Amino acid sequence: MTSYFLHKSSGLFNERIALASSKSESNRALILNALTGFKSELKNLSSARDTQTMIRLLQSTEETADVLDAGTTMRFLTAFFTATNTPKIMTGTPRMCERPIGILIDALKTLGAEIEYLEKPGYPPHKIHGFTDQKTNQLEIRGDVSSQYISALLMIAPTLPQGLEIQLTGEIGSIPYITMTIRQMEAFGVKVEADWKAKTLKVKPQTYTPVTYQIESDWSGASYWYSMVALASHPETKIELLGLKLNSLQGDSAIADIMVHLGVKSTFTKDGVLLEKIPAAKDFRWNFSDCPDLTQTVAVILAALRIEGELTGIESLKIKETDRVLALQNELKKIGAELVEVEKNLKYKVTNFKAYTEIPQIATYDDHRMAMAFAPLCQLGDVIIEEPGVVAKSYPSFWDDVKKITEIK
Ligand SMILES: O=C(O)C1=C[C@@H](OP(=O)(O)O)[C@@H](O)[C@H](O)C1
Ligand SMILES: C=C(OP(=O)(O)O)C(=O)O
Repeated sequence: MTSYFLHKSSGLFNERIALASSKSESNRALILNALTGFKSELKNLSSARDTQTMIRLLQSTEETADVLDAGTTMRFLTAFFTATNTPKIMTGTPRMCERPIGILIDALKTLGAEIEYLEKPGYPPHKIHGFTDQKTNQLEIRGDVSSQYISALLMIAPTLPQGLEIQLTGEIGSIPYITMTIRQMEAFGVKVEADWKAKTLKVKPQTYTPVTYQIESDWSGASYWYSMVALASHPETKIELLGLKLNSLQGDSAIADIMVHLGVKSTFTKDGVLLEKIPAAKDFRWNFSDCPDLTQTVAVILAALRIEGELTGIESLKIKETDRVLALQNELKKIGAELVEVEKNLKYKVTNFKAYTEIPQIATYDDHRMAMAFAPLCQLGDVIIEEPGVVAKSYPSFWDDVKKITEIK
């Protein structure tokens, strides 16, 4: 096993960080570009492995597409290869084959596609045989499992001969990711009629227009720098994060609002956003349904600053790169904190703070966000992060950036 030893940071830094660009925006732009016949110009595509995998698989003529551990790549490509009637075997890491895809595949089959599960029904690997005749343009989709199924269907919708009308049912999680999809589709010249009250999404048959499209820096990756500033000991500490916009497509820009309560002020500059320390609140509650990927960052900040916090809207965390609820429960204990389930699946608390003496050695569960969320503990003391290479999924240069503010061995 490899691990990194992060030495305690001095707590005083004034850095400019060029973040990785958003893998969510990149992976949508890549699908939309493919649907323009690869005629668009995409600027600032992410170096994230999830995006590099998408690029590779869109170019590949091989029979099998292995998405590794990239959720969007799996879901978006499954819809894309179906809509373009491209026979493919879709597979991924063992964990990817435990992440459900049945809702998307049922929807594609209802539209008329022929898709076969190769192992366990409802999960990858699966084989897309083809799609010739659209049987219907009406779909009913649950909104409470993953928004990625909905984004995947929306992006192919204008290319379907009859278009598509989606009726969403139940609670809808990760809504900003659906609106990100809609706004990017609009940038490629296509209209979506969204009625959030009626929970309907309607797309008529339309043609995508090739465009020049600029991808923004990654707000999810920005969250770890908010955490570094929040936990830093010196009041003059500052970080400027480059390439972020106030008017972002990314729901994870909510980190700027969240951190007003947890000790960081954001000021937009001509190049990005400047983070500075301010006093933190004594308690905290937040619903993460719109920004599930921020949960780990915030849970670690609460534990590190000993702020009692109530977290809701985190149901989807159990089916991500790992069961993130369980992973947090295990690892927060190493810094004398607990993540307690107070209402089954609905409400959690970061609480029961105790002193700890050992240098925390954090397991990362093949989950980039476990490594990056716990790294800011270097502001409190030494910390060991196991399997640090996991960050490559979304932010390959993360450790190079961390080296600007602390020593890593
Ligand atoms: O569409 C996207 O780009 C994403 C949607 C979210 O997933 P869910 O919709 O499954 O919550 C998020 O967690 C993931 O990192 C990226
Ligand atoms: C959940 C994530 O990604 P995906 O679902 O695309 O694998 C993530 O990046 O935190």
